[in-house]
Amino acid sequence: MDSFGNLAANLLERCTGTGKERAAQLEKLYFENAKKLKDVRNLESAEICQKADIVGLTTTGAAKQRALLNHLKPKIVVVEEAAEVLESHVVCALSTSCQQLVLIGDHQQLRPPVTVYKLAKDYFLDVSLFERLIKNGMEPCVLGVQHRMRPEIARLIVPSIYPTLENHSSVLEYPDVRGMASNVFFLAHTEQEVEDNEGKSHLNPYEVDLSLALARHLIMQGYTPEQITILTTYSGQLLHFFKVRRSHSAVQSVRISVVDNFQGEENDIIILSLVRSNVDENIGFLRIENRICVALSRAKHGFYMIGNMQNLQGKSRLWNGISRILDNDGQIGPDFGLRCDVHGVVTQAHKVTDFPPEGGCMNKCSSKMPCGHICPKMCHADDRDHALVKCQELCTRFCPVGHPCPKKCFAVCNPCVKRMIPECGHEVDLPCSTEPTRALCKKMCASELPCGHLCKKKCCEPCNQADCVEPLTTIKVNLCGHHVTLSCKDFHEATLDCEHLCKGTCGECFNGRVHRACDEKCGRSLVCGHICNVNCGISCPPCGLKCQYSCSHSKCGHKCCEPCTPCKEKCPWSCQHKTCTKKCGDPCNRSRCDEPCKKTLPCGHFCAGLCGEICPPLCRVCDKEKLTEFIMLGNEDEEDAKFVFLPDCGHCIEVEAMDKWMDTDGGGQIQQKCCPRCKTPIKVCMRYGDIIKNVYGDIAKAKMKIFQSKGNPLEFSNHCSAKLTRCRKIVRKCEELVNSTLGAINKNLDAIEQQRVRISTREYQAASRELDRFEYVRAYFVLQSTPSFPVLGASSPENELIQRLLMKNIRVLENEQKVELRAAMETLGVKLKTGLGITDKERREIVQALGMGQGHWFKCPNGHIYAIGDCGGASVESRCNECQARIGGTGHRLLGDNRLAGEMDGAARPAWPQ
Ligand SMILES: Nc1ncnc2c1ncn2[C@@H]1O[C@H](COP(=O)(O)OP(=O)(O)OP(=O)(O)O)[C@@H](O)[C@H]1O
Repeated sequence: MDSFGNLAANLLERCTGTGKERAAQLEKLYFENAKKLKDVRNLESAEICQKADIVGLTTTGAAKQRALLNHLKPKIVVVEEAAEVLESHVVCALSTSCQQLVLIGDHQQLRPPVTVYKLAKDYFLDVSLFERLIKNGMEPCVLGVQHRMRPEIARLIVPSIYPTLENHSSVLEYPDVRGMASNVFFLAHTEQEVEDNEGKSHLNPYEVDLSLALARHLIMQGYTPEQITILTTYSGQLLHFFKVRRSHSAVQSVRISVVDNFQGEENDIIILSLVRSNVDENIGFLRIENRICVALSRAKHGFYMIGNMQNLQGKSRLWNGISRILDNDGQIGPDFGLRCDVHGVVTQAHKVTDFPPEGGCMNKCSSKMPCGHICPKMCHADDRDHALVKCQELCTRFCPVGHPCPKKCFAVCNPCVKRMIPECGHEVDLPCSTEPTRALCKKMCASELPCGHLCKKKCCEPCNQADCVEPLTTIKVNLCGHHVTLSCKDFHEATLDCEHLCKGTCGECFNGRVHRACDEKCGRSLVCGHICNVNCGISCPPCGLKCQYSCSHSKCGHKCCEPCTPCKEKCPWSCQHKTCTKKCGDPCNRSRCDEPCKKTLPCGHFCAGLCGEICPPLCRVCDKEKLTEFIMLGNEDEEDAKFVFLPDCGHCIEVEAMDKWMDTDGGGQIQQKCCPRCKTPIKVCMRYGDIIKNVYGDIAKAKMKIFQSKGNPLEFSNHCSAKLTRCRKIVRKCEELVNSTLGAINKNLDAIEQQRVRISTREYQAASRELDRFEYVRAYFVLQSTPSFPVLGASSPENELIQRLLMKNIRVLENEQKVELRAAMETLGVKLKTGLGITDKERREIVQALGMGQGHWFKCPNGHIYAIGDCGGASVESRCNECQARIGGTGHRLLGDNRLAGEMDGAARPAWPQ
């Protein structure tokens, strides 16, 4: 075991030894290569620097770059701030090539920092080469004019530190510090310093708070944070500054530094916190004049010191002298003087709360702002033109049409304000200059439609019952003076004129006044005999089937609705007794021949037919039963009864009865003659050729009439439009009514625009009724527009009746209602203007509105005007609404004491002759 242990130890030693050896070799190699690399880099730097006229280095850098300096061989070496550089550092920067050494510095400012205090104190290691040369009698070149400080600041160090330093003219023109009563001030206090946490430095919280408050005050005067530097003499105070500053947003960018680090630098305004203040009157570093010199010579425009001058002047000759200078000029005291140019006052401040919050003074600003209001803020140093103030007063401006702006003064006057629309009561945003009309209201309407449902459209859209899509519910109408409740269903279950049920909704059918078109199949028999197969709602159009007319020569090839072309062949109606000499298509010029046919049938019996006609296929004897099974109460039972054969259906009809049947007048009705037995139209039968031709002639005329009838959409459209235009003018005010009526009529006009070739009689009638109603409304508006209406008409029973029967009646106007309306209007017209007494325009409008021809206007024995409708003939007696005198008459005879009122319509005689 021992031998194994020895072996292991031996091996380990050998291995370790080998490793150490190798490591040493590598280390040596590394250093050699590192040196080579350094040399190469130096060479590279030297190459670059060689091309430069001036090469700048720190003294530490120069000591490190000895090789570079040796390579560059600088002949002139300039050392800036040489009084603050250790002599050894300057020596390191020199090389054998140096021919001139220029030292720039101020030995009266801070000396080079020395880490070991004893070396500085006992061996003067902190004395720079610069200072030593001067102290040893070398004559320096001294700058005699300073360009930095205003004289008020310079006099703190001249002549006490620099006996002959003069001020350059440029520093005499520096502006006064804004917001301060003095450009230089020493705030003298006795607030005690405290030691920092580690007991190595000192801090004075009072000075920290006051310095930051002063810095903020100066920033509010418009200085940038970069123009202000806070200097302090202790690092403990510096750290406390940093700590407290965190809660002072305005001063975050203000530089805070210890004096020693600010040598060689300057700023427009310096705040100096001297820190030391204690009962022992120990002023520490503040005794060192070099440091005082640096601290007092950094400010250009304004210099503010905070410290315990009592302590300082007692322990320092220099501070004592400074105190006296300051005292002489009133620049030392317990408070900073903060000047307010706005109010011309100086606020004394020795604690944070003394500083005016807005940088001015403790008064209210009270300046007049550009808007004309008085600034309500505390006196503020910034924003003196009040460009950023948001004035909270009410705006005093007016819009172009004179509405006051309701916003606050600072807000941009918005041309839009909330406006109430009188018609609907909604409030909308509208420019003042825009008239608030309902057409601009985008809110939901919610007005009640005549059917009782609420309008579901936007307020700006016209209410139209035609758009009502409500399901069947109850509605209210004021139809007869009673307030009744009807179901919308009542309208929808209406039976149309065509006898089909209406399938429309409440809105679609305008409360039953204008039903939607019936979409059932028509099924009516047309004049031509064909069955109409189009929708029921459309009036029967001209028949499109093939014409059934034929003669012995040809069949008509036209459409049924088109007129037939008369046959030009010779009329074939001829027998041994009579002959027609006309053309086949013209009326015949011979009469019927009543002679029996002389032909003998194959059975041996005589033919039962007539001379010149087609022989009946049945024998009077052999087929008697069959021949006489259809009895028309003619001579069927007679032995010599003669029969007419009708080729269209094959029936044989006794001639005397048949003649009567054919000669019977249709009562003005145009219809084809047909077989009395089977109703088949008779198109071919020479005996009745004349009648057949005449009927076809009548049918052709009827076809033409259908083409030109009132069903002509274009004519109908023009008729409606003309009437509407006339009515619209006067009832424009009554939007709802106009829209409702227009809706009903436009429905028909729309149909026409959709290229409808026909409109039904019912549609025509409905639209005409609506136009009629509209005319009544127009007449009513004429009366309403008379000046005396509000006093004499509005509360009259006639007006009430018109309102009830016309304006509030959503149903079809019945004829009796029209009569009542006319009478009420006449009476009302008379009441409003006794005699005629109306303007000529009004007279014309009334006459036109009632739409009667000339000669319908009469007057009672006392001269009160009334009208008689229909034919104009008096058919009923009544009483004058004005004077109760008898008016009208009976049997188309006017009462003797009543007269024609030709002054109304210019009629010379009554419409119904008396
Ligand atoms: N000839 C000049 N003309 C105008 N301004 C000058 C001139 N010389 C110096 N100044 C201005 O004077 C101020 C002080 O100059 P500079 O910092 O060079 O002096 P300094 O002697 O280095 O000061 P310190 O050592 O006390 O910091 C600077 O604001 C500088 O711009």
